[in-house]
Amino acid sequence: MWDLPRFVKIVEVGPRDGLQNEKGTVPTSVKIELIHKLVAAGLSVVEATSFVSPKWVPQLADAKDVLKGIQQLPDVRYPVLTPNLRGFEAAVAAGAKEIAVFASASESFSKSNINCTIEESLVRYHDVTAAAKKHGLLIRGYVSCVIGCPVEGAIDPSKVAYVAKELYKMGCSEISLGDTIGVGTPGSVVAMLEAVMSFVPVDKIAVHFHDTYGQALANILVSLQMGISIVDSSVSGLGGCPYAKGATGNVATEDVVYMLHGLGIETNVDLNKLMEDGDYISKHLGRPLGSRTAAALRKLTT
Ligand SMILES: CC(C)(COP(=O)([O-])OP(=O)([O-])OC[C@H]1O[C@@H](n2cnc3c(N)ncnc32)[C@H](O)[C@@H]1OP(=O)([O-])[O-])[C@@H](O)C(=O)NCCC(=O)NCCSC(=O)C[C@@](C)(O)CC(=O)[O-]
Repeated sequence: MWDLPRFVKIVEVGPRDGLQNEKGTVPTSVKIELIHKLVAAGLSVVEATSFVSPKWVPQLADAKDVLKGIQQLPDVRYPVLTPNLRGFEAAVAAGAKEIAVFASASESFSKSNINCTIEESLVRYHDVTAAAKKHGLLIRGYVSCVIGCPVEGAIDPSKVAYVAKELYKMGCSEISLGDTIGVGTPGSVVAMLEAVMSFVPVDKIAVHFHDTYGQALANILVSLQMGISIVDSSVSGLGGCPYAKGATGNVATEDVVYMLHGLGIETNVDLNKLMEDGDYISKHLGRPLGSRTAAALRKLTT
């Protein structure tokens, strides 16, 4: 049929991207249990939390306790977001072995999300990534607003390619391209990926789709067709960015796994266990399942 990868690495971002936007307090113990359960379902990369300012993201103010509280397995990665050296140092002190820096392809979003211009953020990340390399830590890089920005509208692919290239040059081993507000369609995603792939090897690129317009799975499929084999997603479709009004959660991990397994692509993820994780966090948050796959399969079994 198509030339698709045989294995896709899923980067589970629910405990960070998913929970950062929650209004009510999610107990630290629930976050820790969720991370353990996601790993038990077979996920080998689980983004654990963010060492950001608690004034900006109060929900993740317990970052240190979450990271110290989880039992880190040797073959599992637990990246944490670090916006500056202060966050980096706190993350290292709490036991981080992988950090993530996050820049934007949109000036307006950069300002509203991390309170600086794109260039200022790159200077800042230069210091953070240099410190990370000194400590022998893995580094993930994010580019946000790769298709559109809530303020500026459509974003030119060349801007995304520029930021991705800079992060790659700094030593990021994976560059995650975030459609923060979920406006992408397969055509705009292909154009953006083509631009980035001129500077970053395809096996270092991850895609990160929010499902605001119901386009995420179609966007993932065209990304796979272009050779991408790393996909970010969030259990039960948790999430939304506090600085991107109206954006919904990430594509649900259960839906991604269902599609990949249907295509004969391996993930090492146990869909049944993953659905139990979705039940667990959805019950805690008091909301219905955010995965279409989990909702459909649950109906068949009840
Ligand atoms: C970058 C800053 C800190 C700049 O924030 P600022 O206000 O410009 O910086 P500041 O240096 O003036 O610090 C403000 C206060 O925060 C403290 N502070 C400063 N740094 C830290 C730190 N690391 N940890 C803890 N505290 C910190 C600092 O000490 C000070 O406290 P005060 O003196 O007022 O009491 C802020 O804008 C921030 O934390 N932003 C993070 C926003 C965020 O996490 N957004 C969501 C993640 S990005 C995302 O979701 C997109 C992504 C990745 O998922 C991909 C996609 O979907 O596209």
